[in-house]
Amino acid sequence: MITFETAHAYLSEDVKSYQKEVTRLHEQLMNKTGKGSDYVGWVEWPNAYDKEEFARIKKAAAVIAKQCDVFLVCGIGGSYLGARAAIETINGLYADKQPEVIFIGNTFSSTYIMQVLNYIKDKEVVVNVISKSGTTTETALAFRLLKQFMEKKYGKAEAAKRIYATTDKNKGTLKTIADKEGYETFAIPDDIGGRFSVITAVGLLPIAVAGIDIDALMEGTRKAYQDLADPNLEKNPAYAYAVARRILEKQGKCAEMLVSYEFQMSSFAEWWKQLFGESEGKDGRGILPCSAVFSTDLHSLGQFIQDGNKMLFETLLMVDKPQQDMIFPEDKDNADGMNYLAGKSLDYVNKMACKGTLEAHEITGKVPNLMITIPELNAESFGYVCYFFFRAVAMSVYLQDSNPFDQPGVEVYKKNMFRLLGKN
Ligand SMILES: O=P(O)(O)OC[C@H]1O[C@](O)(CO)[C@@H](O)[C@@H]1O
Repeated sequence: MITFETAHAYLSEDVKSYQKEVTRLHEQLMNKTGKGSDYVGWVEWPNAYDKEEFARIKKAAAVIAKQCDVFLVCGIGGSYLGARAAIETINGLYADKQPEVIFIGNTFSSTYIMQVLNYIKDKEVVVNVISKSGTTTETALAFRLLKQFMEKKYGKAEAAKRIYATTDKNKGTLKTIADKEGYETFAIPDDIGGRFSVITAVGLLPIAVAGIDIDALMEGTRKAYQDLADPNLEKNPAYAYAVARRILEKQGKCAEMLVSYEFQMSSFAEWWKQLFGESEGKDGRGILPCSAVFSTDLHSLGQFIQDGNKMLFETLLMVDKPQQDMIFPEDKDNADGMNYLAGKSLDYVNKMACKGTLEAHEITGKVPNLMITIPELNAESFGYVCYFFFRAVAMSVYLQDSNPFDQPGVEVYKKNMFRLLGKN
């Protein structure tokens, strides 16, 4: 389903020369003997996921979709990025679907929080609070406000039927609140970290509420699991991509720009940034993940990429077949001089922009380009691509000899903030 190309990347080493090391690290991942192996539950999840809970997610989503105008997802980091990525990537940005999904609990911005509260005040609302730890401050702060809002609007008993909690199966503050208030709960498995949790209830409930076929999404993860079972670098594009990143790092590239030509993939890039940033940015190492949507950002970042500091490489995430397309019309006056495009499809123009940009960046600008291509954007390919990047990031970070599954650096800002806010 995915093709991966290095032909435009000026790699100074042969990807295949890493085979021995990749096979060894693959075995560590599969046998759970590598760094951070307490958190590799996502590896087998496409086959091993809890089918009873999956059925409960579908049932809840059907009820929620009828019950509300707005579905609020209250979470941060891995507890919202995957759901947002899926909904925008699969449904597009202006899908005429009910209910509307709004994300909160991902900021301390007073303006944003109050705008959301104001926006929902006369609407029918359901809340899904999501936190693996159950204590994340941005999420807990917003959830207290939402809980009070829901109880005032609906009364305690009805509010409890309209609040769903996705958290640790047995423990934590959120689990304690959910049990006390009688909310329906969904579990985040102990051995799956936040940034790998989009294929668990964390992502699946909001994704299903948005009308997306989660059976197809899980089928995509299963297909990726099968396709990526062999560590052979000639057959495994996720591992080949992981190796290519490390080779480019050796060539002095310290930033990777994930580039898409589809607006609806900008949230996917945000999800990808957390996956790679939190997994790899440690031990004083790692490649900075950043992103752009072209041709839009060619009119902002294009100058830097073409002529600026040669610190970065691009990874193009291409989609063969667009979800929608049309033929550009003829105009008899041709006052805008655009008739040279008449009869061509909009997607053809987009693809030619890509071809021209690749040539400009690669040949003239000497910016290496890796290319990942997927056939189309739908639930199945979304599941597939997520699993592809899970495998790729695990291999990339193992090749760097770091633990891909922890994020100790995130605690430092929290400690300082708590001190300043007087938390004991
Ligand atoms: O689901 P939680 O525990 O609220 O965490 C949210 C996010 O915060 C982090 O733990 C970083 O603080 C991420 O790794 C995680 O995805």
